[in-house]
Amino acid sequence: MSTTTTKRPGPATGEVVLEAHDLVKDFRGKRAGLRRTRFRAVDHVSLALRTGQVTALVGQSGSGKSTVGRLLARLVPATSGEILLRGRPVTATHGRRFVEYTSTVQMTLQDPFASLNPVHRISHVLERSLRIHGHAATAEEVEHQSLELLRRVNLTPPERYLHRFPHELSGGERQRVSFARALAAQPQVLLADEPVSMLDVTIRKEILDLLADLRRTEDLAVLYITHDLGSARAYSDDTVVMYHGQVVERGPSHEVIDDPQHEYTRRLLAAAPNPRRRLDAR
Ligand SMILES: Nc1ncnc2c1ncn2[C@@H]1O[C@H](COP(=O)(O)OP(=O)(O)OP(=O)(O)O)[C@@H](O)[C@H]1O
Repeated sequence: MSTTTTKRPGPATGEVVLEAHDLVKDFRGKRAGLRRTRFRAVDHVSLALRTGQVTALVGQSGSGKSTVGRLLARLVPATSGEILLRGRPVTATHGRRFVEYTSTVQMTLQDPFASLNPVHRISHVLERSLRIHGHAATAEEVEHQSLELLRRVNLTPPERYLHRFPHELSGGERQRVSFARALAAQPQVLLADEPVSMLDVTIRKEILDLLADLRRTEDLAVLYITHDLGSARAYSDDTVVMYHGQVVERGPSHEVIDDPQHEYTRRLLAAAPNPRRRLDAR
């Protein structure tokens, strides 16, 4: 078996790879009297992710963004609605088809420290992903591909990072390891849930630049979940705005953010910190 990484042929750039139709997610709330209340976190949300494109999912805290991400990653079951992968309904909840789906659709989380097991070295994190998704079998392949993955996320020289523990890395480096772990699955879709919100502002741009590079070099369809409209404008092709579980506005990012049509998007923009505002006032 060759030790070079061969990427599965994916859909052409711009082609829809993952779609959500009318997704609904209800959570059970507190018990009120004898009955449990229901809380609708995601309310008939539809969206399409295209190869080589970044779609930003924006909205205030609690609007349902992460739940949409978790539904698409199949980490939680939908109450109703449908997910289509390359046009085919996704139904498997376990077994080979489910593993195939999780190889194709990977998610990274806001807090890479919480998502990386502190007792395992980075080598173990990458090896596990490579083996689960069947992209390396021998120890030699695992090492070769792990080093290559670290290079792809600009953790260089990779030998310096491979045998470290998560606590020996900075927040930005940990987020890069999360991306490397996701790439080990050779995904076609990356669901990036607030990838920079826990990072120092100086590191945010580096990580978002990396995400933009990966979208190009790996031809990924990216869902960029954020409450930061400025970075959505700079780093995404399309923006979908959520409010109270519903999509209230969507379109090319420059249109949605420069000329918002919905009152909620306008309010969201007005609430965002704008460093130029103070300069202009001088
Ligand atoms: N497992 C759960 N059980 C009950 N309620 C939940 C669960 N997960 C999320 N919720 C609720 O669903 C709503 C949407 O949560 P979600 O995390 O999707 O919002 P969000 O827009 O991603 O917010 P943030 O930007 O703060 O992460 C919130 O009111 C949240 O409390």
